[in-house]
Amino acid sequence: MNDIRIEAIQTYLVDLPTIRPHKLSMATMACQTMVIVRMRHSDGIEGLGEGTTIGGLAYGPESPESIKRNIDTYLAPLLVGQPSGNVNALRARLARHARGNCIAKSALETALLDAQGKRLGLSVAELLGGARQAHLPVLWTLASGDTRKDIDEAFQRLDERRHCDFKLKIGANPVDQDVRHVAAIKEALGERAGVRVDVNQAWDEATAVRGIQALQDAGIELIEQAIPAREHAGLIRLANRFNVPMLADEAVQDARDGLDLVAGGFSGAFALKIAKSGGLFGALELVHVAQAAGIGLYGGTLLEGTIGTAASLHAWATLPEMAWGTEMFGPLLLKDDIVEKPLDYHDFGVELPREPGLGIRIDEDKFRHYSRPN
Ligand SMILES: O=C(O)C[C@H]1C=CC(=O)O1
Ligand SMILES: [Mn+2]
Repeated sequence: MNDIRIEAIQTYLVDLPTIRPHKLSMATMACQTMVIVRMRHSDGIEGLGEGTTIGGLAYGPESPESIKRNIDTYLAPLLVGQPSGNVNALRARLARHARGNCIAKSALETALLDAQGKRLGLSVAELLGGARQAHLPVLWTLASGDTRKDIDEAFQRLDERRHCDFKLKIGANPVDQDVRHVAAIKEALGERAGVRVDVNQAWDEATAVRGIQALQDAGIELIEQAIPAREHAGLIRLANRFNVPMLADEAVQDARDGLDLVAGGFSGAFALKIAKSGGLFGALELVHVAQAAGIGLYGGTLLEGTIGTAASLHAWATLPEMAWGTEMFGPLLLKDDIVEKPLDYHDFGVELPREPGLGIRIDEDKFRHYSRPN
């Protein structure tokens, strides 16, 4: 087993249209661009990975093109020729020779775990010690930019029994307009659904105090990343000021950020994302800090497609039920897919794939159709 090596790593930019415009405070998406990693091993096994972000460079310091370029130029050469099976050793090798590039590293770690699982006949969740949840709750993000459309979409998702909790994207409009938008949706949904918001860093602290007070009065259950990521002290002040809990997302990339926030007196919740933590292991390290500190957990997405979403689900499945559920709806935002069998979304959640590795196979025709020429 130890003589099996990583033979080749290919990366592809894959563009899939969204079902509707998806409007966040920092970008509006009409298409999602995924970086798909196909990693071939000397025993013939192929590992799949995905590195995806939002709106080019609008969300963070990596873009689809930089993820692909940096894997091809710097990260893949660190892995090709190395023994396939020791994921921890390969993670350490990447960390030693390459700074940052967490989404790129997450895609590569996913491909290593997918291959190792296929090799051993184990799902990624089993590789990580076993799944405690086989069906994970999934909320939906309302982000059409139109209050009436969002209300109609929410009732449709409720009637389909696909989602019963909703996250609203705000921050692009004046705070009073945002609050009216959110209050109208919460008013329409009443007790049929939980409603939370994600400001994606758009407010300063004074605006956040005003906005959060109004949102708390409107019965909103969670406030995600109201102010800029690096303003940890401000987020801690907001957490201590309001009853409605704060969800740290861009502010908490990894366990070190988690420790800083907890040491500073933060209470509330952490959004987990394999992309921001450099992979599944990094996200689970943040989980351990949160659990030690009594901080709530939320399974977050960077709007990955099926491969990245499956990877996240295998990690979240190894945890006890998370206080705030998950938002692993990425594939549902896309008009089409590049896999043979989509994830099974039903009863307000999604089934964890059970087959070895990620449990996902590429549909080669769809993959060719949506991939940019290399
Ligand atoms: O939450 C984010 O920051 C990013 C992502 C998650 C859901 C969504 O619509 O955007
Ligand atoms: Mn967020």
